[in-house]
Amino acid sequence: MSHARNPGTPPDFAALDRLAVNRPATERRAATLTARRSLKNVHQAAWLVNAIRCMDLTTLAGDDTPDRVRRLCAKARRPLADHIVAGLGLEAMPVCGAVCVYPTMVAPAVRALEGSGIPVASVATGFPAGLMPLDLRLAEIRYAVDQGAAEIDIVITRAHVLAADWAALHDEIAAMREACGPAHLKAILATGDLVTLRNVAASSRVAMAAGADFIKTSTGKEGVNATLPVGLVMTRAIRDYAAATGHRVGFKPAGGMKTAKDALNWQILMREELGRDWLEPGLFRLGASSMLGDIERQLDHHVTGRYAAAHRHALA
Ligand SMILES: O=C[C@H](O)COP(=O)(O)O
Repeated sequence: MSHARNPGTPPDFAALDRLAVNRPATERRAATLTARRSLKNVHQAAWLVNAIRCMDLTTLAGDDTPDRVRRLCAKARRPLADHIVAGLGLEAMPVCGAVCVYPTMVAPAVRALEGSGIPVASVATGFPAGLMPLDLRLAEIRYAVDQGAAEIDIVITRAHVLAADWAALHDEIAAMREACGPAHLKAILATGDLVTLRNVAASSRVAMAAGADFIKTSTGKEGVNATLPVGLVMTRAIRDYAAATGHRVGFKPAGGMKTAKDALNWQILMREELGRDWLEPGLFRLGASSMLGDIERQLDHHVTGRYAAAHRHALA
């Protein structure tokens, strides 16, 4: 995954208010992108394995327990049945990109992933609403890092976006970036709360300028979470930022992605908008709690020619 960095000077906030996003054109592009391109057979299987490598396997539920987290971590270490690994001719078991949990579940996840090389990501800053005093949100970041989280998924204050208070948004994320220390920061924009694609475009730019290592669409708790049009806007902001600064920021769609088809569509978007280099865990993550089950089911079918019952591949 990319390194923490000094993001440089804040963006020209006034220019953000001049941003324009053509929603109909963006929606048309998103629709044709996945319709025109398809990944078949062996290529499809390879991209589904890649989706596993780039997955933040997630549990963010009020009834989470250490046992559930331990089972999820075991799945992140061995996401595919042995016969599927053998049938695909893989040299080794692919492992997930990270396991994403609440702060009090970081410690059991760290213990369960010991020796696997899989990092623990923790949500923080009052996830999912973020409506807590900043000092408490920063303290939560430090707590999660102290517990062993290597990645922090923060939520932004939507009110700053809705008020176009870009300086406040920038300074808040910059403070969170500092509180993360060596951990990497993914900035959740909660795009389903931001009303316009222009706000998504502006928030993306501010978050990257403030030092975010990744920008992430959603908490998974908004009414509307990861959508391809929003993904287009965010990946284009990432592309512009890389062109302007030479720095590559990662992208994480999250929330509502349930199927192997979703995993393929998001990778098609990444390949088309940012290129193959971005389809690596250091620059791309799929935030999902149940998508892995369908991916495994599709790979099982690819290898055996039969569909196993959906529950057989359901997560813990
Ligand atoms: O950050 C990850 C999301 O909360 C996962 O959302 P999901 O449960 O809809 O897959």
